[in-house]
Amino acid sequence: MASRTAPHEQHHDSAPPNGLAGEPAAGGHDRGERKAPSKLAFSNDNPPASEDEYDDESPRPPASTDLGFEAVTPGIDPRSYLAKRTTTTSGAPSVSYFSRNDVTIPSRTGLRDPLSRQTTLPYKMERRESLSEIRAANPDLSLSGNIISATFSAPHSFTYRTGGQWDLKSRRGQSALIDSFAYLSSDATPWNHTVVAWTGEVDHPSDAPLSPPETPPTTTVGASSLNPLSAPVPVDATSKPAPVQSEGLWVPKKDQERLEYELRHDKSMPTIPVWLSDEAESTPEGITLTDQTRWRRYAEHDLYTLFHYKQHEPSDGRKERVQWADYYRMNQMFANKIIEFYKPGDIVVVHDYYLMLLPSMLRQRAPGMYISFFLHSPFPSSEFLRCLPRRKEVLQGVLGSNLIGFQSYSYSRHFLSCCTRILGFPSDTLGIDAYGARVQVGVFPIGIDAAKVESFAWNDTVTEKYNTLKSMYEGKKIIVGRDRLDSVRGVAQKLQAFERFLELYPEWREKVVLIQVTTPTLVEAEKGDPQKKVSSRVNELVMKINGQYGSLGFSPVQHYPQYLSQDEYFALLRAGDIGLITSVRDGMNTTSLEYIVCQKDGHGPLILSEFSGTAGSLGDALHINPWDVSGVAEKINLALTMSDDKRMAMQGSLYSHVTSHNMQSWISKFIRKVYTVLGDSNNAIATPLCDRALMLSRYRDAKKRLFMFDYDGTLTPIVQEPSAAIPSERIIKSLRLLADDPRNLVWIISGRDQEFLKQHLGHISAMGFSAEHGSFMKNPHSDEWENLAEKLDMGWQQEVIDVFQNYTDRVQGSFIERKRCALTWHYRRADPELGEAMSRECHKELMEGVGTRWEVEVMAGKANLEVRPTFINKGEIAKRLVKTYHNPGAPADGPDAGPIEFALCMGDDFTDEDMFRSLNALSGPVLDADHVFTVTVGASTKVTLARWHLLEPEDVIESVALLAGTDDIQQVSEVNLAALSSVEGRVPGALH
Ligand SMILES: O=P(O)(O)OC[C@H]1O[C@@H](O)[C@H](O)[C@@H](O)[C@@H]1O
Repeated sequence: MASRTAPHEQHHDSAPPNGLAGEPAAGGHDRGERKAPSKLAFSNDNPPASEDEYDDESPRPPASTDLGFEAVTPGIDPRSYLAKRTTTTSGAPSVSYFSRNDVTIPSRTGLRDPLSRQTTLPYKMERRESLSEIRAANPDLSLSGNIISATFSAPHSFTYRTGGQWDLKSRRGQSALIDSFAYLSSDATPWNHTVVAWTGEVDHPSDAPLSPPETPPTTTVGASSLNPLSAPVPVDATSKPAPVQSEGLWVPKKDQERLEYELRHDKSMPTIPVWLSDEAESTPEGITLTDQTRWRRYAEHDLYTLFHYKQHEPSDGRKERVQWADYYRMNQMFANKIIEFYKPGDIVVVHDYYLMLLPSMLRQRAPGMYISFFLHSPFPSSEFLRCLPRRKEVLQGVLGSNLIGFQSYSYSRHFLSCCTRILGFPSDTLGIDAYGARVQVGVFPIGIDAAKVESFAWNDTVTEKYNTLKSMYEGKKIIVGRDRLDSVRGVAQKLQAFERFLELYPEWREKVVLIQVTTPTLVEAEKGDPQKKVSSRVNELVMKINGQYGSLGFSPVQHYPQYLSQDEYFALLRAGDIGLITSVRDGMNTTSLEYIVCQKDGHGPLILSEFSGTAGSLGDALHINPWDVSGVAEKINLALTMSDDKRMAMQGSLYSHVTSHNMQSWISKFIRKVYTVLGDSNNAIATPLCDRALMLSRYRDAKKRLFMFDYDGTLTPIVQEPSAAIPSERIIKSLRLLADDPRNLVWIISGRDQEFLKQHLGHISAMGFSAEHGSFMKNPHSDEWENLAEKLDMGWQQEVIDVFQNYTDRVQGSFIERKRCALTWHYRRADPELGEAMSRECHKELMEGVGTRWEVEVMAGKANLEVRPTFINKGEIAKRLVKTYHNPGAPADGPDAGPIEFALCMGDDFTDEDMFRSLNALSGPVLDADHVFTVTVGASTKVTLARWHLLEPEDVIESVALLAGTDDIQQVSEVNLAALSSVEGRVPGALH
């Protein structure tokens, strides 16, 4: 591989921050040159409590170790703690790497590693393709070899201590995902891998500094409350600044940079942290972290709940708007961070529902970026997603991707149907046509690192604990349950089913014990009252069952509301005679996968809820409906009475599935699919969703701005009766405000005739009009209409009318619109199929007849055919307006003096492409290309010359209102510039 230094390293490597300069990292990590050798040590000694949540409840295998930090201070070499070993499994070299570690980064003196024992990781590998093999197989792509994984929470949680010391702990949850990051970063794959992740809520002991030294008090409080420039987002007209916080954690720049440096140089998983804060909370001296939990609220309160089919009560919407604004900005901050170091050819993989807007935000900044998205949670049916007020934005956000992955087929089907039903985008089973490109959808059930689980589950300590458990419950069958205490895990349903089982099958009383471990929820929306409710229901049921079926010497339910150590966890899974998972909605339940690995000898069947995403992959488990308690009870009995042969066969097949569909194969398949999809020649580059934040910032910076708006399908929706397409109050107000600003030149460039435009918009005297596709023009502040077609021979009109009349007679509901110059035949009230067919026929007839004798153009519009003189078109008008108004050399005080510094042109149909074409040609030679916004409206499959895309007239109206500052949007406009100021950090030349 050609030598190449990762871009972020180029920025940051040369001078290690905070006193580290001049001390080169030992064994420096040049990702472009060659991957650092795999580390083969692993610690499972004294791990954190091994609770792990995947999307759901899934206990995490032991925290891996070694942040890969090389000695940053002479004399302390973390490698001295770590034994490196290479092992082989079945002749193939096993690959080991580290994912996580608990480490302390002291303020200045290198690293202290609390780990003392290592274990080898015998990974089962995917065949390692080399980058040159991949490139050769995908000649149409220019793969850089870099993968960027964007994930909400960093693999570590951070504590910041007085004196500048950072403590890092393995974060609970998502072990399969985090293992996959470590795998991609290892030399088991050919990729250079970087994780981009939020720091998470930085913890701090009570003595940590809460305010920056010598800083005005405004920066120590929630800046959003004081600074209107720090709150909501452009697409949200009504968001209000976030609530006031009285204090925050102050982290000086040098300590921020030191942590960043260490994480970036973590060989096992190079990580670039995203610091989430409002603009005003971040100063050159450092950052104030205030109300850190706010960044997760929308995702966990609105998305998590809805995706798990839990709808909360509607509110007045204020809180949601604030949370949405935070969600939007959080996604923006991720986009900004990625754009800082992204290089063309990098593959970006965005993970989970926290970052659903990120794909589109990235696409807006770098249209050619290779973007994929993987949803780890379930995805709801369209009937449910409809309830989400921001459903459209969320779907559009994800559709910035080239590939979208789901855990199960039903989630992908729901997604496709949402795109069709909510956005109106055509879809088939493989993908969606969106924004002129194809977005592919696939199913990639996540796997676990089975080899690692196996190696941990069979160590001596675990075996000892397993023996203890077995002897405690000698003569009894053990049912194992381990769940997070939130409402979708179905713990109450499990207990009810167990109660029913004891009732239906008295022969098993005193012979079966349910060991149920519950751990606190990690999801914001489930904390507090909801968790208390579930907890008290669970306690109630436990008491009831034990009261009814227990005795002084034995309680059939052993409930442990606590975290288990990982050894205890694996011992429990090994000891189970039945694994019982009753979740009512669940993305992918990795506890069930770990249970299967722990039951490799085949004695304990798995009973699995059909509502878990895992059910689709584990066909050999005993599937149950947790709402059918008697059915579950019957399955428990079946599992206990099943013949050994049957049980062994079932478990054997499950085990081979889990070990072959493991974490390594999951991520490898997903990445392979990304470049297969990208290599598909049908995959045109999508027209990105209009970046309104950027547009707003350009608009505000410009002293002279030109606007060109099409009318039908752009400012108003297409309606059955053309005369009924009248402008809304809101758009009139916005247009008037824009036109009244002396810096603005606002034009409507339409196929409509003068009468119509005068009637509905003529009262805005500061606006210019071009009617009938450019045949007539009226300048701002003038009542005079110029007839550009005056000298033309209109003899063609009668011929066209004759043809149109013939088709009008044949197609019921069609009609002719006669304008002074152009003629239109409409079939929008006719049968659509007949209209389409006749229109094609009519088009041909006109082209072959009148079109050969006259200088006219026949244009297929939206359910219409139009004929107008060739020399006049909207593109010519656009050119003419630029020529008139763009006067860089004119005297500053002249009427049309100065250059056009911002141009916005919006249109929806074929005729508007002429304007886009003209403006594209002028962008560069005449106008500054980065300040010209050509925006097409509508049709998701549209191939357009415009650079940006908006879905429908409603979005145009929102955008115009944003620029005009109508309603209470002014405040939002203000805030956008600050909150999104870093949009300038775009990829150079990323725009067409
Ligand atoms: O150019 P616009 O504003 O999209 O209008 C296109 C056509 O839209 C139709 O709805 C009108 O009836 C036509 O008269 C018009 O030419």
